[in-house]
Amino acid sequence: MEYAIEVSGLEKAFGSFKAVNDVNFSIEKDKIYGLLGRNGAGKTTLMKLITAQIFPTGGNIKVFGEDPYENREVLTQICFIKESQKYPDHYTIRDAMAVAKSILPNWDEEFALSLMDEFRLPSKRRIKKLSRGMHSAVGIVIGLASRASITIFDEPYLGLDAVSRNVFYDRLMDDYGEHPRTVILSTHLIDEVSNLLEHIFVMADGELILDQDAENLRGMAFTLTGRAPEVEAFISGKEVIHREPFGGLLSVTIIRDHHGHELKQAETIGLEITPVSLQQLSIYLTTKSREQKGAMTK
Ligand SMILES: Nc1ncnc2c1ncn2[C@@H]1O[C@H](COP(=O)(O)OP(=O)(O)OP(=O)(O)O)[C@@H](O)[C@H]1O
Repeated sequence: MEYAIEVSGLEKAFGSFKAVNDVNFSIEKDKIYGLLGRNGAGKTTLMKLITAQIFPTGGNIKVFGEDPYENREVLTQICFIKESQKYPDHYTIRDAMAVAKSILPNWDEEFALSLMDEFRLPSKRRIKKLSRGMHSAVGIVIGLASRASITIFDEPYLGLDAVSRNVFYDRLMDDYGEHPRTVILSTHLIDEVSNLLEHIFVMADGELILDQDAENLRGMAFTLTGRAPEVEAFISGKEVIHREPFGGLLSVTIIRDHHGHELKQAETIGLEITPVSLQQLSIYLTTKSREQKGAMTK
């Protein structure tokens, strides 16, 4: 299979600090990926590497099978919408759209105009005079109307209200249905986008700690609550990713086995079973990775 993006042994060090550390993954064409992780995990650095804005200090990147560096053919197929994108001071929204149109070969002007209308963007207004949310909406319109083969959104909705965020999700899904492409969405609003995502990456401290199909992930973990001694006995030998005692009770989150036998057993002994949201799962996995690293460096 020819992948949209393939990354192996990727590293970006700033001095002795590794912002991206030995990252390996493959991104399929025409799928929506979520890139999750806490502040400073290395998400933006990874996206800048993929889009050839910065050079790696180790490893390899292939975009559509080619080295993306100074590769015009490859780079015009990528649209990278950054958080807080800077525009020249005198730029109006219309200017930004015109530049996007001139460099992005799949640009759909009609779609851009209808999105501008939906986000209520006044085309003649200077971008520097826009509110924070409107500024984000400009990036979203460009990202969607680009129809780029690889579209990357890095925290695209700073300041955007819930209604506008929903417009973004709806338009993305409608348009993706008609024009499939590879989308990478880096976000902290995990549960809000969890239904959109087909594959999830989680980064922590520069490393990729999870690379999993969203469907598998949805049923991957569950939380059990019951009297502490019963829960302790139940989890013996199982992989626990989070535990929370309160009073005489204990709540634990565990990774299920392939057959889901634990669920039946837990039910039989009267433990309460609750599903784990993607947001919670990502937080637990990130925290666990930190704790394990801490333990290893002690
Ligand atoms: N040019 C640079 N020089 C030195 N350190 C850098 C540089 N760029 C990024 N870093 C560091 O690399 C780490 C990862 O930063 P990055 O911006 O990739 O994180 P992020 O996951 O995108 O975070 P956020 O969710 O807050 O946007 C941080 O510790 C950051 O300070």
